[in-house]
Amino acid sequence: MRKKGLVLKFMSNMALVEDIETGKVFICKLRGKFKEQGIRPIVGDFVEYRHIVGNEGIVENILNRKNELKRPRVANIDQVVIVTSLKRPEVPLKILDRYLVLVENVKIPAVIVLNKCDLLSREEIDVFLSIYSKMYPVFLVSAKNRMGIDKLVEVFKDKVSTMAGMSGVGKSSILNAINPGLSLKVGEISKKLDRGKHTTTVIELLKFDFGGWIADTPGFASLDISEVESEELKNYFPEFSNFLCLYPDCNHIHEPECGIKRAVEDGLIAKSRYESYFEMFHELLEGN
Ligand SMILES: Nc1nc2c(ncn2[C@@H]2O[C@H](COP(=O)(O)OP(=O)(O)OP(=O)(O)O)[C@@H](O)[C@H]2O)c(=O)[nH]1
Ligand SMILES: [Zn+2]
Repeated sequence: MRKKGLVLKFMSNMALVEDIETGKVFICKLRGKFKEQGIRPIVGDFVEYRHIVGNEGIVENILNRKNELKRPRVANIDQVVIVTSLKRPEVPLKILDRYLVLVENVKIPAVIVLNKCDLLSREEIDVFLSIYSKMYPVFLVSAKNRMGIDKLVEVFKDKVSTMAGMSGVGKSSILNAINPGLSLKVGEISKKLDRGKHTTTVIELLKFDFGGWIADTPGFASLDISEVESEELKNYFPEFSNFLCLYPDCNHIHEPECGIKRAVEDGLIAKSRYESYFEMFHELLEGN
């Protein structure tokens, strides 16, 4: 009987597949046809598999992917959780805006987590919220004080997520706060699969105790936007869609009667967001 499973890990023609209904994990070989066709499942793939014996099975079919992230290579992501901080380290808003553009470019929903709120004043938090909370879900968190952690559990529950964010913003601390010992839950089966192999570059979906999965490697580490089309960039700033320009194809740079530039002057679009757009637009033009 064919059953549906989720690929947690893939190595040398073996897939670690979690049964969708029972949560049991199986080591699965691949049908020969995959090799012939040059197809391989990737982490996050939903597959049909057949149980053979014990914890062994065989992958029969790979189901269509709804999306696919390149680095790390993961399929069927429900959301990218971008973690940032305004102190220790002070991550510039334009870095957050780059992450947001990269996530918009792959058409996956973005969630923003502002961590280290214990280091911020109410005013600093309010300024941040005034810029981002209309466009994206923003969660105020302190992994240190466990502030906002219960709400984050709801965000991650039953979804396939990846995290993104600069080094030191507290990604590991957050995962540890929402699910202590998460990274140690790799399990015996996975270890068997790894035996004698170099495992450092292999990514894996980790399962939360409360349900849901997270890629063990953060995405968008390079912050490289060169794959974004310069003409598309403006569509990746959701707040721009509220304003009209004289020219429908306006790039909001030098054109007359630009609704976006007017909105920035009127304080309806955050200056920092427009500056991020302006900078990225020119970066993309120069790259072409
Ligand atoms: N004040 C404060 N410090 C925090 C908080 N969360 C994490 N930290 C500290 O920030 C430092 C970095 O946290 P990590 O969880 O390692 O950050 P990371 O994003 O996983 O970093 P990389 O592994 O380099 O990508 C650690 O010293 C944490 O103790 C917080 O909410 N408040
Ligand atoms: Zn315009």
